[in-house]
Amino acid sequence: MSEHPILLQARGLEIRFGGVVAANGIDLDVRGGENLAIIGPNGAGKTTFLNICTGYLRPKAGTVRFEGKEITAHPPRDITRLGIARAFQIPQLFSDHTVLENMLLAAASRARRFNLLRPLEKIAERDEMVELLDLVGCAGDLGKRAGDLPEGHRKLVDIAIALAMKPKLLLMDEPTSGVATADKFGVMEILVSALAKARVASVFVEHDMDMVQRYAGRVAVWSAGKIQKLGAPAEVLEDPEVIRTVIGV
Ligand SMILES: Nc1ncnc2c1ncn2[C@@H]1O[C@H](COP(=O)(O)OP(=O)(O)OP(=O)(O)O)[C@@H](O)[C@H]1O
Repeated sequence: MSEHPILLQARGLEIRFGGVVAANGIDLDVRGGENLAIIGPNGAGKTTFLNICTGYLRPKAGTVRFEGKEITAHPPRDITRLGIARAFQIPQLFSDHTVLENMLLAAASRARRFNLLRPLEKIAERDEMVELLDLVGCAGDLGKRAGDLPEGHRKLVDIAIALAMKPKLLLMDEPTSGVATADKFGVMEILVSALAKARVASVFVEHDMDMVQRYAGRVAVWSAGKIQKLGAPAEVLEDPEVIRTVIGV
């Protein structure tokens, strides 16, 4: 892993909301090719970290760099264009449009092309978008209304949309939340394999420790706005303090 260059570098991040300290000196490097899980109790500041990295929140102190370039509090759309994509707990799909239309809208957005007189079906990136749907195992869904898909497929289409932005790093908030327990591992398996094929690193917030054990290369434990522990899943998930504060809750 160490041969991969550092993609994201956070240093000394601090933010508070009234009396709540949601980031209290966060330092973290994310390298190309890795899948890093963030775990920690509710309110520890996990989502806040993702929001700072994607420009949705301006930290009171500290910096975020991406491939060496400072991006702290830059407009989210600029950060996306540099190569950081985001997927949310609730997939951001246009439910009344087909899956393919959702993909084509993403392609049009990437190209900053919003000509309403131009039929979506004629957009040149159609083949590329179908390939991305194939990558996440959803090519069979392309003609279906996004709102009619089961949650697991909605999540995967949302990931395909994020990949349409050609990111180098994907930040995800609980990628399989809302997916039926029986389908969670299957969805994550497809997701992780799609990211590896597309050479995209990931940071994902996760509450399911089995998922962390299986899919994370490293785990960062958040606690009251700080990183309490960082390391390989086998080491971190066995730590008595982590078991007490995170897993035991
Ligand atoms: N925009 C905001 N305005 C005010 N308070 C906020 C804001 N964003 C986060 N907070 C507060 O900061 C703290 C950290 O929130 P955050 O959502 O980052 O925690 P989390 O670790 O992601 O929790 P969870 O696991 O429940 O999603 C919480 O107390 C939350 O209420």
